[in-house]
Amino acid sequence: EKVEITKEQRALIKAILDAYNRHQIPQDVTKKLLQEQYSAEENFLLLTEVATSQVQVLVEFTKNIPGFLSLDREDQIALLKGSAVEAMFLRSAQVLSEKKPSGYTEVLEERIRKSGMSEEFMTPMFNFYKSIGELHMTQEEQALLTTITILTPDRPYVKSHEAVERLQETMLDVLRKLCVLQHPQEPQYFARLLGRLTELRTLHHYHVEMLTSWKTNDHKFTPLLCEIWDVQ
Ligand SMILES: CC(C)c1onc(-c2c(Cl)cccc2Cl)c1COc1ccc2c(ccn2Cc2cccc(C(=O)O)c2)c1
Repeated sequence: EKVEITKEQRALIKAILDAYNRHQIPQDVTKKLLQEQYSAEENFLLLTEVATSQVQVLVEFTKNIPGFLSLDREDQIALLKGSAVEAMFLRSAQVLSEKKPSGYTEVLEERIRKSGMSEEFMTPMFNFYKSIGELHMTQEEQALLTTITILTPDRPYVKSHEAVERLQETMLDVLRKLCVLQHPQEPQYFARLLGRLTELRTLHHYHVEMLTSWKTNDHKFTPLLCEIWDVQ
C-alpha cells in the first residue's frame, strides 16, 4: 500500500534529528585526538575522555526524545544505563565509517586499535563498524536507530515495560516508513537496520568483558563511566 509519513511523524523526525545534530563532542576533546602522542596509556586516557563526553552528549540527546521525560524517572535512568554502550557503539560506528574531512576518523580507529583492548573484541567491533558503513544510513536513520536502541523496553530494572514499548513502537513505525521511502530499491533495508540492533547486544556483552580486562590491568575510568557502567 502507499506508504505515507504523517504530519506528526514528520515533526517527530525533525525533533529527533535536531537533537541528534545539536549534540556533538566538544572541539577541545576531538582536537586532543589529533595532537596527543600515541601510546596505549595515552590512547586509553583519550578514549576514556571521549567516552565520558559521549555519555554527556547521550544524556542531553535522550532528554530531547519526545515522550522520554514523561516516562517514570527511574525508568529513564534504567534505559540510559542499559543502552549507553550500545548507543556509543552505534555513534562510534557512524563517526568511524564517515570519511569526514575532520580527519580524526583514522586517528580514532588507530587509538582504539592501540588502547590495550584484546584482539577477541577488536574483530567483532571492527566487523560491526564495517557493516554499519555498508548501510550508508541517512542522518534521520542514524538518529532514529539510536532512539530505538535507547527505548528498548527489556533493559534491567525497567518497571513500566508497556510505556517504553509504546514509545519504541512509535519510532519503529517512523523508521520503517522512512526506509521504504528512502531505499525503495532495497525492500529488506529496514530488516537489515534492525539486524544491527541484535549485533549491538552481542557487542554489549563483549564490552562487559572489555571493562573487566581493562580493570585487571589497573586502568581507571571516570566517575560518570563508573556510574553508568556499574564499574568498581
Ligand atoms: C572508557 C573507554 C576506553 C572506552 O571503553 N569502551 C569504549 C568504547 C569503544 Cl572502544 C568502542 C565503542 C563503544 C565504546 Cl563505549 C571506550 C571508548 O568509547 C568511545 C565512545 C565514543 C566514540 C569512540 C570512538 C568514536 N566515538 C564517537 C565519537 C567520537 C568523536 C566525536 C563524536 C561526536 O559525536 O561528535 C563521537 C569511543
